[in-house]
Amino acid sequence: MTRGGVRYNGFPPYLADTEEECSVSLRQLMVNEGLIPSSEDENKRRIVILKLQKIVVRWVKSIAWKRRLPQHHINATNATIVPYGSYGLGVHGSQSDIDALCIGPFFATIAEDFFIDLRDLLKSRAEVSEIHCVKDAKVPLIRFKFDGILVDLPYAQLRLLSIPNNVDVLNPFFLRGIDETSWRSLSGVRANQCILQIVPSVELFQSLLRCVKLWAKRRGVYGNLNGFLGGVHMAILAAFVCGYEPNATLSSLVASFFSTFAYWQWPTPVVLLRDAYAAAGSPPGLMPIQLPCGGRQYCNSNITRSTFYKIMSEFLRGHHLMKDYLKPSFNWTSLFEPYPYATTYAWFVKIHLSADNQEGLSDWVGWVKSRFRCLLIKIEEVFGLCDPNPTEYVETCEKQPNIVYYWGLHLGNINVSDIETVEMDFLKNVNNRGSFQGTVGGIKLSVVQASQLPTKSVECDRSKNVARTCWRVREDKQCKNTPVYSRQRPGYVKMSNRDAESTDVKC
Ligand SMILES: Nc1ncnc2c1ncn2[C@@H]1O[C@H](COP(=O)(O)OP(=O)(O)OP(=O)(O)O)[C@@H](O)[C@H]1O
Ligand SMILES: [Mg+2]
Ligand SMILES: [Mg+2]
Repeated sequence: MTRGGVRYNGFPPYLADTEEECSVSLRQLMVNEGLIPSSEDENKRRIVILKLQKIVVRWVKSIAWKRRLPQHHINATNATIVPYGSYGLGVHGSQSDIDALCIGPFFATIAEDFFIDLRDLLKSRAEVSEIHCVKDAKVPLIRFKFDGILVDLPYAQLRLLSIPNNVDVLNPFFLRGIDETSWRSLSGVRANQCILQIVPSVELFQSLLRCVKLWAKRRGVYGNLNGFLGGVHMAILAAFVCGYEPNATLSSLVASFFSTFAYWQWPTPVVLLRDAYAAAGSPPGLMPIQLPCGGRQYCNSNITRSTFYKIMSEFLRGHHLMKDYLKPSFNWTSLFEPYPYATTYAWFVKIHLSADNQEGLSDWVGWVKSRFRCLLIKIEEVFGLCDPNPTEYVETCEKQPNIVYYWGLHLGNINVSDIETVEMDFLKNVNNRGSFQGTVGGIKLSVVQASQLPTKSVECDRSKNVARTCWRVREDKQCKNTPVYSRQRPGYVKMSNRDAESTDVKC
């Protein structure tokens, strides 16, 4: 498309061709990286949503019957399922969870009807496994696997008898008189809808978001619980850039993403909807990002001094690489190169979590991870800046199910025994706070050298239970380099199953 010899995207013709070639090669990389889900995967997800929709309608009618509502009310009542998160934005990968909000009528309560009756109904289904109620999060939810796909199901209750299947959650009529938890649970859906309305091209926004999420995962700056950026933060940052470049190409948007945030004057908040923002006290955190859903809500963030530093360094790195993106020598793979932990840091804090069985481990790790911000702050006090690599490892030579993390320390000279104070403080924090319902597992902290890191693909993907064989490299001398069979899938890092929890962790 040209206009007066100049491409509509504002590049002169000779550069516009390069620009387009560059975008094409980036799209090819996205395909090669498996970022675009297959049609089977899409179909499977659609079926999950349809089945959940049927389940919640059945559930809500049974509650209406239990409450002895008149028959015509039982007939008329309805609940609905609204997908949001990365699936709702159309940027999910094959490993992503499905975030789906259940919206129910005035008589179906969260405490009893949702967390007891709906949970029991879900549990009775053959497709459902690993079901847990996460009641103490800011956005309480039921988490389970449906046909092997992880589902996060929060609940919002509207003051209506029947929730239309296509309920407009931006319409104030539906939101009047709702409780605080329902309001918070709805904010993710509303944020998604605002984003999709704001961006000039949904397709370009989706492609940009897929790219920057891949970048963030590769460079170790993805994951809210580890103090980095979560899916929602990335979505708002990507939408912000798209809003300012209505005629851009994909590669120029990636370049803008990095140039914008490499020099962003934090803590100036990133705000998508200008009107919604009015100075009402200072925005929270080191990198405030406002949720585009009204009410001046901000994304929950666990960013600390350390993770702020790492995210900013990575924005700058991305910006420096992208300065050359129109040069023939430019190659996208350098932008997505995995972060070289082993050669960057000399010392690592090793966090070893264990439990008696896999299910107990999943609960235990989720609980401990919700306290990671406190651990990170303690480590910063004792050892200075730290890089909490979100990669999960497994020590296969141990009998007990376990998950291990290695967090890089910036200082070259450290007192190894200082880790004991950190461990003591963290244990107090983990044991004393909140209401962990599961069985308490083990936590061991130690300091190790880079040479003691696992060397190959021994990362753990807890989202998959697919039994596949792979090499694992054991750490201790006895089993060094002994190949063993494992149930874990090798490959690139899958973030925590718990990342969606909007638990506000205060230290
Ligand atoms: N820290 C947070 N602050 C505010 N809302 C959040 C936060 N974390 C999650 N949410 C809400 O929950 C939704 C789902 O979160 P989730 O962690 O599953 O991320 P996602 O965007 O779906 O990415 P992923 O593909 O990694 O699952 C987000 O889109 C957002 O609406
Ligand atoms: Mg998600
Ligand atoms: Mg989620």
